[in-house]
Amino acid sequence: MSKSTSQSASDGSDTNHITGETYNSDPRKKTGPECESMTDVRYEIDRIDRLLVEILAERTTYIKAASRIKPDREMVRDVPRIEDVVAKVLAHSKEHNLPAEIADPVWRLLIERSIAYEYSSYDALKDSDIDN
Ligand SMILES: C=C(O[C@@H]1C=C(C(=O)O)C=C[C@H]1O)C(=O)O
Repeated sequence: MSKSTSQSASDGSDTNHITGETYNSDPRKKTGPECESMTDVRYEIDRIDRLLVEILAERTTYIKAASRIKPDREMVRDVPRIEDVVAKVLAHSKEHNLPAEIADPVWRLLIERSIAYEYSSYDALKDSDIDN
């Protein structure tokens, strides 16, 4: 069990006290079982999607950092690390009742798109290093 790094502020935002990153969230009106209409459901899904965008944007800043830090282009795709990430995500998903049939393909696609972004970012950085 890991210690939470989030604190809820009175404005409804969650601030990570280590990174200072703030995710803005509208208040949750209803849990899944409390929803009675598709308006209820879609309000919550749209709210969650905005949070996911903010979290994925932060994740992607670390992909960019990896492209700056890795010394060789061959290191961009790291297969053992990919399997480590997926195994950790699946274990966490189980604890939170996120079905593996969602988590496994979503993370594998996320990682593949992250690797493609890391290659472009790596190439752009190395190109900008070349003295012409
Ligand atoms: C960020 C990294 O680069 C790649 C991206 C990964 C990811 O999106 O989680 C995992 C493995 C790497 O191939 C890394 O090596 O950790």
